[in-house]
Amino acid sequence: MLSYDSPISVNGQKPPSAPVVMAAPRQSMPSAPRPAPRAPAPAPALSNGALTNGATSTRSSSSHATEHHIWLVTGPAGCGKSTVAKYLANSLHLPYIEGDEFHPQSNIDKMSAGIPLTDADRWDWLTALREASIRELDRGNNGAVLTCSALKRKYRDVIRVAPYFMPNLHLHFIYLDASEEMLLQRVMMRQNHYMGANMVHSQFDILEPPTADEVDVIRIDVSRPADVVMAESLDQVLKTMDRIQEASNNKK
Ligand SMILES: Nc1ncnc2c1ncn2[C@@H]1O[C@H](COP(=O)(O)OP(=O)(O)OP(=O)(O)O)[C@@H](O)[C@H]1O
Ligand SMILES: O=C(O)[C@H](O)[C@@H](O)[C@H](O)[C@H](O)CO
Repeated sequence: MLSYDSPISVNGQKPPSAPVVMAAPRQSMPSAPRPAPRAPAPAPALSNGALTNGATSTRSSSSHATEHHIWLVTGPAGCGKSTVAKYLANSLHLPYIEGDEFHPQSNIDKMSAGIPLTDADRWDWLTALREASIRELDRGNNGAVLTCSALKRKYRDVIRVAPYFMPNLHLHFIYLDASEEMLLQRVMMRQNHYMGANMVHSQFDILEPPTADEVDVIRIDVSRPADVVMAESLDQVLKTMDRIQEASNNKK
């Protein structure tokens, strides 16, 4: 039976003990008609492989980026999603989509009142984020960077449908790995945010950290200072892009 609880395969890897069936979203957000696939877009690195922030890529100056990437920065409240995602988007010259801005007011009201969201509260939000990232590609961008808690496997699977819409699109999760105690401290120090420290436990209560078969996940230990976390995230992203581009070039 098709359901949100049926994990989909990730890059050909079957989830353990589950039939590989696609979980079709019940309600999809309306979306604009999609144009034909675009011509290759330029790589984010400068011609000498250097990025404007000083990081370097192994990408050769003669290669062209034919592959597109959506980077979802994930993890529970306060783990550093916005911090990392903004840095990646700036470094890669990609649009930044702040997932929190896509919550309907009813979700914000619930979280502000200290009431955790349910699966039902999140489905439309997840499909809206998926559609928003596809729209950025339709506008001619080479990819997008999004923040999205994506706490459960089935939430990640909703976003995993995105590459089905476009050839040469690769979806990646950057999972920011932190302990509950650490996030409690960070959220307590934060001012003027609807997500109070009283909500951190509920996030860990339902958290399903990515498993080994989720091969589209880059895991980053965020117990280290923010600048180290950002640099490692960018390094992993660049390596992943290079690996995928090289594989694509070799196919031609
Ligand atoms: N590696 C880090 N070390 C210490 N503090 C950090 C680190 N990363 C982010 N922070 C701080 O932790 C707080 C939460 O960060 P941020 O807003 O990026 O997290 P978030 O996951 O986007 O949160 P939310 O999901 O609640 O919007 C901020 O005050 C930020 O400056
Ligand atoms: O799935 C959820 O419960 C929500 O997305 C939350 O994670 C918050 O929106 C976010 O973390 C802001 O603090």
